[in-house]
Amino acid sequence: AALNAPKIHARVLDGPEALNKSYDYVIIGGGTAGLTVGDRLSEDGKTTVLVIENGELANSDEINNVRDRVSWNAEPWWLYNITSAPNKELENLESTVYIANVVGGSSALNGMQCVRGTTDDYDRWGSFFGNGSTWSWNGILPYFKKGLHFQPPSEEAVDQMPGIKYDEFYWGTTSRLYAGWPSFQWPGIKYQFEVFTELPGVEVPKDSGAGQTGVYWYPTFMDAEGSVNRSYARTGHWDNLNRANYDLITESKVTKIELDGNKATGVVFRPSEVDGEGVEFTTVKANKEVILSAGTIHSPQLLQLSGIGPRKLLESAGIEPKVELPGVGQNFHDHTTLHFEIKFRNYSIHPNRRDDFEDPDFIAWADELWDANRTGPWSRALWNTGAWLGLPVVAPEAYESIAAKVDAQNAADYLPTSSDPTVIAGYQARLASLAEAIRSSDNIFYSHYFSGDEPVNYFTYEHPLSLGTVNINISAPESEPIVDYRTYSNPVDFDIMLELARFHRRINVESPLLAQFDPVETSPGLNVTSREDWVAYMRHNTEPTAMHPTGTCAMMPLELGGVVDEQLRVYGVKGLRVVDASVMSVIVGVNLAGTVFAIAEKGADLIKNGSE
Ligand SMILES: Cc1cc2nc3c(=O)[nH]c(=O)nc-3n(C[C@H](O)[C@H](O)[C@H](O)COP(=O)(O)OP(=O)(O)OC[C@H]3O[C@@H](n4cnc5c(N)ncnc54)[C@H](O)[C@@H]3O)c2cc1C
Repeated sequence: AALNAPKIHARVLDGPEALNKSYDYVIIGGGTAGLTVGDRLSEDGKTTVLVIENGELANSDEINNVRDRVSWNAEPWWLYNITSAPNKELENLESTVYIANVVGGSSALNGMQCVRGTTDDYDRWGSFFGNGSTWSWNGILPYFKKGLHFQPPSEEAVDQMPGIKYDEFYWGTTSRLYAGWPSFQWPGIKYQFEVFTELPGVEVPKDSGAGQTGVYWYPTFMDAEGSVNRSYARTGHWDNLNRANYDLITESKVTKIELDGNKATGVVFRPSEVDGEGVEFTTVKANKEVILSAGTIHSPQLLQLSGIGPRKLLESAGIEPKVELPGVGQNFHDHTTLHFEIKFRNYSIHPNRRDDFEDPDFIAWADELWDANRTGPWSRALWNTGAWLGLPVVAPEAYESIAAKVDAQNAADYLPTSSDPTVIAGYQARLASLAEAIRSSDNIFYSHYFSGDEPVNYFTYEHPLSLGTVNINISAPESEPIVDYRTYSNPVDFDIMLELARFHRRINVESPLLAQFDPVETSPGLNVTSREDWVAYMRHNTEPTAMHPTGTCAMMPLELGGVVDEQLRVYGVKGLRVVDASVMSVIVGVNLAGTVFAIAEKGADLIKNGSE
């Protein structure tokens, strides 16, 4: 209960009547990026900022605690209720779209894994603009440092586990958002570590944040030296800020961005949970800019609702097109995962994950450590070690022919038929870049977290080629948008997934180092070997999302279907930027939150330094 004690913070408004007449900046969405930008823009104590958030301000240990934690299923209303469109290549699978509806956004519910993409991931974003772009590894590294306060592992933690390497050069110490290390690790992780580091071409980078592929430990979004709780957008960028110029209104849904000609002047919102007649709409003015940080699913929806998007789509929904911008809601992608179940029939290393639930002595010991000084097993979130590998390592025989196939592709063949020529051109440019990525060991295609005993029951494909869409529902534009993953719509994704799956089996089932544990593959099972059988398996066992949606307001040149420029300004509109996960033109090969915080830090600087 002590954890829930009220905190000092910026003003939370009781309702629209408490609003100022206008604000310098109005931010749509109090999530991962929105609160980060809000904090930075208001830190001078003068600039007025309003954040409008659809979700509630939740004071809950379900969010704060780190123990074994992902909080997404704690309270159903912390997630939006969205199911994807039927996925054609996945036997019409409709899947849950996991995104958060709470102050702090997805950083409040996520798995707290604090990872960073490779140098190529960030250089790629700038490459679409030509030389000199500041969207590069060197251009974003300062914002990773600014955005994360590193808390190094204790000496005991390092001694416990061979292979922990870190280099403080890659981190900062000023942010109130923490990247910490738990004081406990499962001992069995060292076998998984070894199996992967034995592979030719696999290295342990000098730091998890050094922008390299390999096998490594990485921090957790937690304040390991303080509360030993989750550290997220709310704790890092809102709690304990006593600023009269930083307002937050919760349980309020933005329905539209107001335009005067081509200038964004403010936003319209209403209470979240109310539908139908009698709803009170409120308009709030932005003196300087409106910042859209509603996330990958809702940022494009809000642009489209405001008349900014693909003309035909808007017209068919009865929305007057104000700024024709064909890329809005296109270029949607996520990491995909393949279910893969391996059991160890002879595993006697303790403690392990199961003891968490089954061994009363272990639980009593863990409780004792936690109660005494918040150390031990309960200080550990879900996963903090993994393999992050490129295709030349995973598929040395096959990667070149796969890359050549991508080189030969005609982008239009794999997009919805209605796609605008600029969107098609953008996809062609992405495919060329990804073909290079396939050939390079510096790009992550396969990732797998280490559990400390039996392998986690899936692996992740980190750079899928297929693109989907997030478009308004033309028969009910203000209801949730149509989220269409279009998984495997580019058939080369089957080729790549096949290589990843074969590799996963080779390492986790057939590796001599693991023979002592007597592994057995229960799904798909060793009878699945031919391409045909694998593809059939994939069609039934692929998850189109790793909860990392991105790309729908891509930062790309306009002629490549871009939505925002390098200043994150929406093309054709003055006073409107997008700052959130949706601006990634190509997803990074790791979980997104660390990168979203860095984008938000850089975005805040761009806004401060370059208002129109
Ligand atoms: C369950 C889960 C687990 C994950 N695990 C990890 C992990 O371990 N490590 C990692 O790095 N990444 C992880 N991620 C991904 C990462 O957390 C997200 O990519 C990132 O937080 C997205 O940030 P964002 O600012 O783009 O959006 P969000 O943080 O989702 O913020 C968007 C905000 O806008 C609000 N909003 C939307 N529409 C409106 C509207 N109309 N009016 C007002 N407000 C609105 C939303 O309620 C939300 O609060 C996970 C994600 C999820 C969902």
